Amino acid sequence: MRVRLNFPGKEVHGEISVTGSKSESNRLLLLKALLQDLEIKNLSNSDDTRVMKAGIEKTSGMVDIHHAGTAMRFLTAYFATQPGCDVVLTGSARMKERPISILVDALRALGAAITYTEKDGYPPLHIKGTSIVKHEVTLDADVSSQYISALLLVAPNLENGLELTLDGKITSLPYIKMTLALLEQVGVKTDFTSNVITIAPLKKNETKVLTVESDWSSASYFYSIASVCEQASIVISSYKPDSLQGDSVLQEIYRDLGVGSAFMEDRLMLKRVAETEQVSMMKLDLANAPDIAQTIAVSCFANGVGCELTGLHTLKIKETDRLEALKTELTKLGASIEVTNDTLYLKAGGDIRPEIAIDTYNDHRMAMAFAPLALKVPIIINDAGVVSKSYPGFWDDLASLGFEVQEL
Ligand SMILES: O=C(O)C1=C[C@@H](OP(=O)(O)O)[C@@H](O)[C@H](O)C1
Ligand SMILES: C=C(OP(=O)(O)O)C(=O)O
Repeated sequence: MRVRLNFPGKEVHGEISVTGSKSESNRLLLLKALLQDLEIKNLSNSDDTRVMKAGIEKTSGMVDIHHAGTAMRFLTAYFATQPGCDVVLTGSARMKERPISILVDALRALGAAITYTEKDGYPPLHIKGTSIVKHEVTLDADVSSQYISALLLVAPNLENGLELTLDGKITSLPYIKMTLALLEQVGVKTDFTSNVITIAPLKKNETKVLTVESDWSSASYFYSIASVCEQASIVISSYKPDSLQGDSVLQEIYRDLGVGSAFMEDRLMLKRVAETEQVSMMKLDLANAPDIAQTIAVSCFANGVGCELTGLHTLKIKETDRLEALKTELTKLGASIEVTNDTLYLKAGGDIRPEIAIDTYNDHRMAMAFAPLALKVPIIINDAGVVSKSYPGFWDDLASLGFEVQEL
């Protein structure tokens, strides 16, 4: 699907109900499989959660999780620690390029039986589930927090729990904290002191009902829209001020681009008025919130604001090399942009070329991050269906805000 986006009006007003966080959903699905008595409300309707749900029900044969990083990492740990499971866990062509040896090495050190069926260090994996009795392991923490969350999530089910030592600078830390918070919510004892995380085994748990908060990474596109439009009021739900999601830092970040946030119970009002000042340069370290880097870079470009984004080293191993993809597509639109392995620098100002076709590289966030530019110029998004990885209803929601979304 290829779409042309245009915005005929001058103001954006509307109300959107955003699907559940895919990060919280995929963690809770794993905990439900391990601990049984768990009812999950507001589960994400994303492809990534769909494949996680289908995958976790399997005990043998091929399990294909397509593009879902969390499902790949979480299910690796799950199958490896379930005696009797014998599966080949695979994914999309891109998933076969996303490294997994840090997690596999840690699981093997604990006694797991995992082999690579194609290239060493990358999916697919042949996993034979075993009972794990060892409980101490060390792993590198600077490549992906998902390896750590995967181990933490299965830890209460291990004979002796887990003591995990994290080596190096911890990346995407809020996602580790989210994992620990959800473990605590289902009754697991956890401790995170200095660089050591300890998880106690859980033998018995009570029935719990947990409600997934809506996805903050998805909220970023509405923050971006509000920042680009000089008169905007967009209400998004269901959110809470004490979020487990690190991307809730959007509330602070977008204040500098003129967007105010106010809670009305579980609804969040994003407001922008023309008189609100915007900074001329955004300097941000996004090591704790990598998924909103694309949104912020495009917001800055659309607003003529410069930016210097650091802490982006994980972007190269996500759905695509997001730094190269941003550079290529923003350059097509007329931006002056430089990237390194972990930084992005965008020069302030400049015109935006109309009717440019944006390539999305199988990356949902490329499609959604560029969409707000339609408030400035008509824009074409190639392979627009990619949004279903995290936000299947995105184009319908955009249309409900007054965007013309025309299928070409
Ligand atoms: O644990 C999670 O739910 C996630 C962790 C982050 O990945 P990294 O830890 O690989 O940066 C994030 O980018 C991803 O979208 C979701
Ligand atoms: C990086 C992402 O997902 P994952 O790593 O889980 O595929 C994302 O949703 O931006």
